[in-house]
Order: sequence, then C-alpha cells, then structure tokens
Amino acid sequence: MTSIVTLENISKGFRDGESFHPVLKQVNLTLQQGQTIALTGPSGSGKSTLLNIIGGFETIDSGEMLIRQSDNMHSVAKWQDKQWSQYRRRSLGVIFQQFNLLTPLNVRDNIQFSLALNQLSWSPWCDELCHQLGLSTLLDRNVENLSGGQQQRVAIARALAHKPQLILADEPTGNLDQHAGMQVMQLLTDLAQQANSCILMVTHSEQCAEFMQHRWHVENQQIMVNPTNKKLQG
Ligand SMILES: Nc1ncnc2c1ncn2[C@@H]1O[C@H](COP(=O)(O)OP(=O)(O)OP(=O)(O)O)[C@@H](O)[C@H]1O
Repeated sequence: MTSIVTLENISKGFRDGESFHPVLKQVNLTLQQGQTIALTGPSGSGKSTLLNIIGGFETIDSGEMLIRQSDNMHSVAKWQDKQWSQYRRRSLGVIFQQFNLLTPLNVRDNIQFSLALNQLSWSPWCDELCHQLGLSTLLDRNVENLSGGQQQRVAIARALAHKPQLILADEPTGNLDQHAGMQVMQLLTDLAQQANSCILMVTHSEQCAEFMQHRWHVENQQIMVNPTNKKLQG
C-alpha cells in the first residue's frame, strides 16, 4: 500500500475570546492510495475540520502532516502558499455540498477550467468520465440550467478530470434525493477506483457510508478506525 497523507500526533482547536475549544487531540492516521473512507461523527465533532486540515485550508496547532508529492512523503510544516496551491491543483479533487461550479460557463468549460489549472487538456479519460456520468449530451449546456443531480455529476467530473490522488468530499449527496444520491455514490466510487484515487468523504448517511471500504468515526477529539456497530449520529 502507498501512503499519500500521514498525520502524526496532530492537534487542532479554536480560540473563542478567552476560551479554547479543542477539536482534534493527538490524532494519528494514514490515507492510502485508492482507499475509500467514510468520515462520520456527531455534529460539531471535527469532521470538516479534519477535511480542511488535509486539504490545507486549515493549519494545525501541533503535530506533523506529511503528503506524497513526486513519489516521496514531504512534511508540510514549511510549505508556502505556492506549494499548497500546487498540491491542491495537482493532487486534490474537492466535492462539496455546494457544487461551486462556475455558473456563467457550460459543462465542458467547467471541466476544462480545472484541467487548465494544471496545464492539462481534454483527454480520453474526460470523455469516459462524461460518458459514465451521463454528461456527454450536456457538455454545451450552461451549468446554471442543470438539475441538482446533473450539477453534482459535473462537480464529480471536474474533481476527477486530472485523476487526483485524493478526493475530499463533504456530504456530496446532501442536496439530492435518495435515488439520485445513491446513483451519484455509485458513480463516484466506480470512477475513483478507475483513477486509483483515495476518497475521504464526510457523511451523515448510513447508506452513503456503506459505499466506502472503511469508516473513521470522529468523537471526543479522537478518530476511531473502522468502529464496530457504530451507527451514525448528528
Ligand atoms: N473557523 C472556526 N472558528 C471557530 N470555531 C470553529 C471553526 N471551524 C470549526 N469550528 C468549531 O470546531 C468544531 C468542529 O467543527 P466542524 O465543522 O469540524 O464539525 P463537523 O463534525 O464537521 O460538524 P457538522 O457535522 O455539523 O458539519 C465546532 O465546535 C465548530 O464550532
């Protein structure tokens, strides 16, 4: 197995005036290439915080984070903005509940914009993605005029177009009805497998969690790996 992100004894909390609220305390974990993980836990337990740390959107208070870049693990302790943005562009695909699509643009341009950030152009993989996601006939449509499920599929195509080593997803089916949500989960997991991408997905849905190989449960500032009989809360 190839590690792509390692957290060693990381802690994170937030200051609120005089008080300090710990969120994650001395957490250790490793994300492996191609692994799929559902991140569950009560509301406010720190799931999004963990995603934000791994995406470099939030700093850690202590501990160390290592990220695979060019076949080696690198400590991010001294990374500047340039290294973070390179990592986000090349190695990350992000799918959030709010699709964050570029609304004046059509489907093709939304996907192409993300490729262009990496000096990549449209490839047969992009055709395959669009085919499997049912977007081939929608490429010229303005994303504003698409349904919620269609927009979510564009967000998935955009996140996977450059075959990132890691996909961070926060409630990716939160805006969809159950049927559309399950379809999107199936496509997301199939396509991530084809791209050998790891998925770390926050979810409150038991059914969505079941699409992932592993479950990590955040509670009491700790992360339990593959807890048994852990029903979702929050
Ligand atoms: N930027 C911030 N400033 C202050 N406190 C924050 C900030 N971000 C998160 N928190 C606090 O950290 C805790 C964890 O928040 P987080 O959003 O990670 O939880 P969550 O598990 O994703 O919750 P939910 O399931 O409700 O989305 C909460 O108490 C939240 O209020």
